Amino acid sequence: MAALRPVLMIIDDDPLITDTLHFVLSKYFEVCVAESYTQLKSLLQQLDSPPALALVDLGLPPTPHTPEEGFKVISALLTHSPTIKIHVLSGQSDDVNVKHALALGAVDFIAKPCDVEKLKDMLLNALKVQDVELNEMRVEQEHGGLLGNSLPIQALRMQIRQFADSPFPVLIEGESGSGKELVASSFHFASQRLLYPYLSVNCAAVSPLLAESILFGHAKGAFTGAVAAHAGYFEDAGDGTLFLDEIGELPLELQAKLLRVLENGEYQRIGETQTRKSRARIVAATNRDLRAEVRAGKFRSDLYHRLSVFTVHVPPLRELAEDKHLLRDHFIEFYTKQIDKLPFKLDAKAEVRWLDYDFPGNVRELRNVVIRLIAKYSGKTVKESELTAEFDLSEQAFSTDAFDFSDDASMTAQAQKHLQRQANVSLDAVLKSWERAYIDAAMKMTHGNLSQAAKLLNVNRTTLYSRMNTQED
Ligand SMILES: Nc1ncnc2c1ncn2[C@@H]1O[C@H](COP(=O)(O)OP(=O)(O)OP(=O)(O)O)[C@@H](O)[C@H]1O
Repeated sequence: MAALRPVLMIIDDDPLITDTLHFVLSKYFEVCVAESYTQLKSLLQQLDSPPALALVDLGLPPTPHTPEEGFKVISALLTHSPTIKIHVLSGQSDDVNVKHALALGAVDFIAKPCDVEKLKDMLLNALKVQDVELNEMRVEQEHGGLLGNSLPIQALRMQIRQFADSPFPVLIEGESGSGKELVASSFHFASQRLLYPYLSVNCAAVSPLLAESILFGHAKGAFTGAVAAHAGYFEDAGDGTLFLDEIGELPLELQAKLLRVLENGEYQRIGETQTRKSRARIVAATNRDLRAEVRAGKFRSDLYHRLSVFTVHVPPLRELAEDKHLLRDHFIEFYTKQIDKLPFKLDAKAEVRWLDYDFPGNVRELRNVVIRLIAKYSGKTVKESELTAEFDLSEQAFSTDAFDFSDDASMTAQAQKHLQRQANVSLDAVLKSWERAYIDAAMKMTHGNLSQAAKLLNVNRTTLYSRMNTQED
């Protein structure tokens, strides 16, 4: 993918300027010229590697006397190549334009007419700065990204390195808070695509009505409210990475469209007949058991097979015992600096407790516990009871993983553990929370169908209904 010389885009409609700059600067850069925003858009699609630098004139056709087209060019360049260094080269050098161009993300403004030698030096300098920044990004990703020395995390890092440059999709599985999003971005930053955009969509958070337009875009007038044409995430991701979080939540109709993109790269904006091609790498994540979703008819099996060419599993924190200390120290250092507080320490018993706790909410929970402890015990030593007060013990005592139903003796042992760990246990509250968990699970599994849920729980419909009402009291 890498070109021999860095690519410099010049976007200017004055041939005298573009010819002169091309002549002088092509010794140092691979120079590509566009006269307008439209030409730039098609040129960007043909490039083999993302442009490193750009010189942008603000007054461009069809409205050369206002800066609007130039502003559009700046935004388009940054969407395509987030690390690009843009210099504005324009006769429209009044203060308002300069400020707006810089606010959009340009690094500097050079008024016309300019000294070409000086311009060349500025560009070479910007290139050096960009190099330093890219190196920093790589180092940060390597050391600050996915933390952990445990064997499962080392294996995960190795898988990321192995699969990073493959064009095939990746499916990331793991519990909530275990670091799936971090793994997804690690795939991007470990790959050749790191100069291109990394975009992330949470399929659970987008309204099913808007999801198609958000992912694939729409034409002007495609539906009520579509006042302008709009590019979707697939288009904006270009040659970068598109992370589809909570993929199990994608509506079935859209699953068919996603399958088509994964099979041949093709998709259409809503309201358009023209077929577009996606070049983005797809990384998807789920905390559901997608195979079970396939069996339940809620996830297409052909899509599952396409997505799971490479599947990586992010381990839950309870399996990474030794990393619990390392992660705690990392978050203490990070957040004490952020909020200008002193770190806390754990006394010996609290240290043991820290290691013993399962962190059902995984690294996210650990991070939140650290934030709370810094707020409460900055510069102090935390005792075991103070630490335990921050833990979610009801979750731990009753998480299905922790609870062994196989015989009475292990249930008694679990109950004993619960009673030892938590003061003021109420039998009524325990039974009620179990009942609620079973009712919620049955309603979820039957998509809210009361009769089917009652069957699953072996009670009659009216009993289930009245128990649900008592739960709400
Ligand atoms: N190994 C790790 N090293 C450093 N930070 C981590 C690690 N794992 C997770 N984190 C941090 O924990 C938090 C939660 O991680 P993330 O959002 O990636 O989890 P997730 O699995 O995507 O969760 P969800 O399924 O709820 O979306 C983030 O702040 C993330 O940076």
